[in-house]
Amino acid sequence: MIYTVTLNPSLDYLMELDAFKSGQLNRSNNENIFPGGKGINVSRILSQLDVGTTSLGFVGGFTGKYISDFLEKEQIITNFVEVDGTTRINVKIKAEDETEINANGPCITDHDLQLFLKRLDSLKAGDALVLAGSIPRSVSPDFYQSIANQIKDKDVRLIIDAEKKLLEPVLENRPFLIKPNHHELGEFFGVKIDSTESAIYYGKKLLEKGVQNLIVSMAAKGAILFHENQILLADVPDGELISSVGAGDSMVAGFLAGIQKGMPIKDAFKLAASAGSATAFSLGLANKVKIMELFEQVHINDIE
Ligand SMILES: Nc1ncnc2c1ncn2[C@@H]1O[C@H](COP(=O)(O)OP(=O)(O)O)[C@@H](O)[C@H]1O
Ligand SMILES: O=P(O)(O)OC[C@H]1O[C@](O)(COP(=O)(O)O)[C@@H](O)[C@@H]1O
Repeated sequence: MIYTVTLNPSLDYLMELDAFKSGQLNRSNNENIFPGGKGINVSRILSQLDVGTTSLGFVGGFTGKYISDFLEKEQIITNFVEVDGTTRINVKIKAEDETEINANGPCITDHDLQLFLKRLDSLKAGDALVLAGSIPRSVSPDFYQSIANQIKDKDVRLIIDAEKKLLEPVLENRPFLIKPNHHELGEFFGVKIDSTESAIYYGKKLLEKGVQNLIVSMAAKGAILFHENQILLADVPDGELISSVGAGDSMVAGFLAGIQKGMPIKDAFKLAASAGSATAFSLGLANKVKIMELFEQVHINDIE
């Protein structure tokens, strides 16, 4: 079973505008609402790809209920801790470019955290645990490390998709996969990454810290996989960008689905890239048909 953890889920409110003008009244042409948060998105794509998943984390209020109901309708097992506050709403504006406003989220108490940690007792050898996204401000930044330490003797694969201050303390647990985008990889080393060459250079440095598989995603420029001594580059198929929200999460899910299905590493990476682009070319997350259509079009090239 693949468990995903979303400590700070969201309702993503997507608004489409012709042009976004700061400091003025803007009116949108179209709006859509989707459940969001990185772990939840990973669960939803895994489910599209017929891989069983359980979604863990905290939900609260009417927004939290909307998310739980939505996931259950998609046959995703949910085991959220219900909190007193209201799950956040993140605003995603698509105009000339994409602007995101991610909210803070509700306060999580120590009692909520204890209830959550108890739910990890059901993990067993062979399972995978995805820790993805920001953590609520009321929770200590080393909470991902506490989770990793709690499962460290269980032979559970650990996957982390989070910013440096959450990711770094967990690297000593030798995660199975991490997936920074090129901006996040740059932030990790205090540099700006604007070419595939520099992404490869700094990717190698990050890999040395003990990661088993590293995917550096580069939005419309594709992605790089670092696996053992191999470095592979995925391109991006032709298509119209609708919204890239969730593209990175889809990539993580595609890779895990490929591994779970026993695919060779190159094909698992191809499924990852297909899922990422399929979501970028969809309103909301991609469906299986779109992902498999792009699987025929993505090319994977050996770099090393
Ligand atoms: N504009 C786009 N066109 C085609 N594919 C895209 C686009 N944006 C993202 N993707 C695909 O999704 C993957 C993840 O996107 P990226 O934006 O890098 O991640 P994140 O959402 O984590 O920032 C990319 O590596 C690429 O395969
Ligand atoms: O937890 P964070 O870092 O605030 O991110 C939450 C946001 O990220 C998303 O999960 C999308 O992530 P990606 O675009 O990186 O795949 C949204 O659904 C959500 O609004």
